[in-house]
Amino acid sequence: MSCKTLYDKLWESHIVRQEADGTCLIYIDRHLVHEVTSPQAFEGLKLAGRQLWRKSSIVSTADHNTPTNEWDKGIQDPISRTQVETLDANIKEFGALAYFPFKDIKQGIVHVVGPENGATLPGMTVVCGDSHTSTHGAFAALAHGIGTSEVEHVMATQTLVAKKSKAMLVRVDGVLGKGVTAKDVALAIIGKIGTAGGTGYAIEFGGSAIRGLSIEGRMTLCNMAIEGGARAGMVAFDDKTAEYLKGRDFAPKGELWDKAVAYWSSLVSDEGAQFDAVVELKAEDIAPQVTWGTSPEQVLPVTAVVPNPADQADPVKQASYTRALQYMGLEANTPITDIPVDKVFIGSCTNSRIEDLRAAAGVVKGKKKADSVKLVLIVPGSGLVKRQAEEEGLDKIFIEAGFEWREPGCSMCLAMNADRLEPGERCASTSNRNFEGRQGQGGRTHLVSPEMAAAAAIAGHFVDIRNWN
Ligand SMILES: CC(C)[C@H](C(=O)O)[C@@H](O)C(=O)O
Ligand code: SF4
Repeated sequence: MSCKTLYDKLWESHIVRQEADGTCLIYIDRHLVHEVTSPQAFEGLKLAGRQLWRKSSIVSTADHNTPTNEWDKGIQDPISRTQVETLDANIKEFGALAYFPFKDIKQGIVHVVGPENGATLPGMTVVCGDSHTSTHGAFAALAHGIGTSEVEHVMATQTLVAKKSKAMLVRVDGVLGKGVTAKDVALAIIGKIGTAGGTGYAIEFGGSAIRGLSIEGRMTLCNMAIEGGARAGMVAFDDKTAEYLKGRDFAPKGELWDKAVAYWSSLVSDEGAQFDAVVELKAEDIAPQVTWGTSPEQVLPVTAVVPNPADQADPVKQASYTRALQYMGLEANTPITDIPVDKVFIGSCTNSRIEDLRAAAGVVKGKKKADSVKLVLIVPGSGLVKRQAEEEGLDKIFIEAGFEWREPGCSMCLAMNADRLEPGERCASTSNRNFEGRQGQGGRTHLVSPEMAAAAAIAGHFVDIRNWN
């Protein structure tokens, strides 16, 4: 019997048809739908007079365009309001397994909502018209983003036309140091392989440090697989996966649960399975990370200084470093810990789960926001995360520190709602993208972990969280 990778197993169990050139028709188990990439797809169905092939595959919520405060005022921006209302109308017309509309207690970022309701399960193929669908790979699922025309294709046929990617193993062995999180692992990996390093691959994250991560941490890691250029990220099934899922709304129950766990236990790469590429990192070598530029690969340990473009031998890299420093308003050789921040954002599908909020609150407890920091937004990933945090009193810790405790949504991760940076403002952000203008035109984003963001809010500049007390 040949040895298979987890990716082989997930892929092969979903092939409906395979062409001679390797192109496959893949069966899709779970289709997550948000307001941004679904309107044209629903429109296409309407024009063709089609129904959803399997409406019980659809789990939907509004996230990108929903405001995070003053919910009683509804959605002020007319374009955002139309998008959200269009999703309401489409779900009403076509149906879904579950829909969590604006203001529902279960509303939130689709990549937080799916797992927390047990709608993402091991062995599934999971798609969404959203690049960060890779998040769901944390459950030993094959999960990735698709384009709007593919959204319509999946709605109409429950299948996707796709070619298998190559398989990459990113192995992180050892024990992460104090203050070093899954976010730092993700950034360190991207720093090593680059934003194109994973192009053409599906990445499996393995090794003892990955096994040691919580499910939330694994989601953070898989979430950023796409920023490393990969099609998907995934982590093998283990006891933690089962423990996280047990009892969740859409997870199997009773006898079905036992059967499911028996099958899920096979969702690991066989010993001796061959990968097309292997990348290795040592957990002990990873320090808290901070991006200094306008791409997630432009990242350094917090102990470093801002790089000097003149030190780059490659002229293309030199030019991109120069441009990044100019946009970011940074001088070469500035210690990262000397960089002041204007705003702090703790949220997004990368870092807005309960564990992230607990970690941030642990740093903040009893302390106050620096006067120089204009705004600190704490945005839970879903209504359920918000409620849980409030039950634990985390909201009070943040409010007492002078932070703003908001309603769930994508918020300042991208400038599609009212939360955004003004030109020139610098932000410590727990999100996943630091492109020019990502958080608002002219805004400057530094990607960090929740702990590092919280500490920057208190200190007014980046600090090495390992020295925090
Ligand atoms: C709006 C959506 C299509 C987009 C994505 O695909 O990722 C967004 O979620 C993002 O993070 O940039
Ligand atoms: S939180 Fe950010 S990265 Fe995640 S889906 Fe929303 S906009 Fe995209």
